[in-house]
Amino acid sequence: MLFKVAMTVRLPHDMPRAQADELKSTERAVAQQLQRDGTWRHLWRVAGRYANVSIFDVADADELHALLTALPLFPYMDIEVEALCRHPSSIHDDDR
Ligand SMILES: O=C(O)C[C@H]1C=CC(=O)O1
Repeated sequence: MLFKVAMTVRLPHDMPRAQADELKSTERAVAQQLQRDGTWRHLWRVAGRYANVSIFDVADADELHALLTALPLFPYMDIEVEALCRHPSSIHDDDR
């Protein structure tokens, strides 16, 4: 099942730089592993914002919830999720 996920990162302004850098580094490792696994299908930066739009390929909403809440930056992100289904005019057979 595909989901569009929009994440906006809101780190506290008073978070020490070292802590923020550590969180971002851990998040990057997790995100890249999930991409290698094929679970995090797309990861796009939203121009001009500390935000991304992503496509996840998971079994169901429960799996997505578990994955998102385990992200190191989860406590500092606003997340919006939308379920996707196949468009009848799509010519791609991998968009399911
Ligand atoms: O930078 C972000 O958009 C937040 C998060 C998502 C992937 C990652 O490495 O960090």
